[in-house]
Amino acid sequence: MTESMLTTIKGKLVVSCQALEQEPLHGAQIMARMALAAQQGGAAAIRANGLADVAAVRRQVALPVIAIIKRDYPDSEVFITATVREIDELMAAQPPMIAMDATDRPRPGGSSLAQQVAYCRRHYPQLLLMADIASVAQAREAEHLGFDVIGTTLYGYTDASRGRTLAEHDFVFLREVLAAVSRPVIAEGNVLTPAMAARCMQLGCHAVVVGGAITRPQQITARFVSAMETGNDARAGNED
Ligand SMILES: CC(=O)N[C@H](C=O)[C@@H](O)[C@H](O)[C@H](O)COP(=O)(O)O
Repeated sequence: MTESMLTTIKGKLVVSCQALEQEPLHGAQIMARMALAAQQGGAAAIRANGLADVAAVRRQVALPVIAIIKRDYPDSEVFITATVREIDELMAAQPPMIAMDATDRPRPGGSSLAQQVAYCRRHYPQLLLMADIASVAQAREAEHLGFDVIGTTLYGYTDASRGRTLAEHDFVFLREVLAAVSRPVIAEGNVLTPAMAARCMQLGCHAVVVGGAITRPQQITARFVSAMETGNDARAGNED
């Protein structure tokens, strides 16, 4: 038996290699190269979006992958692995872990998160499930539904959390989630600096996922430009 992915990533950095269609680095081969760079830098796993990217990353690097499919539906705001259709699609690449929106927002076609988890357990019993949440209540519910790991991915991206960022008030939201659940917690979303990632680990996270600060050069460039114009790096809280 190979080591569980949860053990592999414990205490480690996961790099999210994502570029949507409208982004300059869009393309499975480019994301696979990004994953190779992350591997060379010491990342323990990759998070990737879409079957083409997940498959290309899996061919390129030996690292385990957290797979998602971002897809918009007309009747729902949920867009990260919103239905079992995306689960079935991703399983063609056999990722060890799939992440899905685990907020309490209505899902496409009136389906429920509980149904989606039950479907995964029935059809893919080896698959690890990551809950992308945006509130402490959602973290508790995800634990109750049997998710293997809980991520703060959607904090700041739902109506109720819009405008919040993970690092504010010394990661108060992250600390609340850590106190509320006993499953492993992954810090994800707006972890912008090595110092922030280190703080997440110090607070008791299982792992940290960093995306844009490593793999979206347009975001990195904008931060430099903004800091030079204003005299400070507002997003990073000037801590480094
Ligand atoms: C909200 C949403 O769509 N998050 C997505 C989830 O997969 C990605 O776009 C993020 O890059 C990822 O969560 C990592 O976060 P950051 O790029 O801030 O380090």
